[in-house]
Amino acid sequence: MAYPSFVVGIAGGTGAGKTTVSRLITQRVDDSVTRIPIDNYYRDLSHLDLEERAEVNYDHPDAFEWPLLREHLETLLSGNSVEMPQYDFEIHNRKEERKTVEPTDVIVLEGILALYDEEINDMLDLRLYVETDADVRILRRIERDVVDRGRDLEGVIDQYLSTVKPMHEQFIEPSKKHADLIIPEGANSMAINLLEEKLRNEVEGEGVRTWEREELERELAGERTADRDATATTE
Ligand SMILES: Nc1ncnc2c1ncn2[C@@H]1O[C@H](COP(=O)(O)OP(=O)(O)O)[C@@H](O)[C@H]1O
Ligand SMILES: O=c1ccn([C@@H]2O[C@H](COP(=O)(O)O)[C@@H](O)[C@H]2O)c(=O)[nH]1
Repeated sequence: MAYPSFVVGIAGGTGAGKTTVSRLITQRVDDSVTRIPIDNYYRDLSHLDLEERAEVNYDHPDAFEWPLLREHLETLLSGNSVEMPQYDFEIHNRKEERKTVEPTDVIVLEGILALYDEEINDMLDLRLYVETDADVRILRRIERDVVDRGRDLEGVIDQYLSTVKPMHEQFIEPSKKHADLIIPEGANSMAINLLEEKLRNEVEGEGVRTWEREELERELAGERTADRDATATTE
């Protein structure tokens, strides 16, 4: 059983390159990294028919099941596996099946609102925001949604103007203030190489989470001060 020692959050607008960045770093560091797409935690909308589901605002925080995501992250951090839901973008709903996810040294949490929820933010050791111009993002999204997600051009444009763009401005872009680092353009090779190095260090390191390390350092600093005080009084 592994206890994850490092959790990375990767947020950014649709089409920014979050999935590409997280896939690349996950593949490079191999079995020691687990990728959790927040899209898998879109609420189960089986009570609605397909037409109704197509009208839902998927860029508002209320579209996600935050308690389940928090619970799963906490479970993984405590060294236990979870049954992660799977999402089907073509039918705007969760799939029937779930996937068993085992805890690994590093966890990468990725999605438009990865830096939105305060409790989730507290569980992250490194917060990244992938920033790409809106015109590039919409062009990428049109291509992806038509090719991979079964949409037509008119539908992608309507959705972008009615919900995707306004929600980006209201919730996603403002979450950038929580980021430790901004990655321009998505898969830029320098950023990927640096992240790979960082994650390798975490995997090969002592496996102590950042906050625990800070606590340890504070304790050690306190002990050193106490030692100095004791030496001074005996002199
Ligand atoms: N730096 C980049 N240059 C060119 N294309 C990129 C870059 N980063 C990502 N892409 C492409 O942009 C599209 C959207 O990327 P994706 O990672 O799915 O975005 P997101 O997960 O943020 O929605 C994909 O087709 C991907 O291959
Ligand atoms: O059923 C759904 C669920 C989500 N979406 C859109 O997906 C993007 C988030 O995915 P990215 O990979 O980050 O682009 C979000 O903007 C939603 O609008 C959807 O269309 N249908």
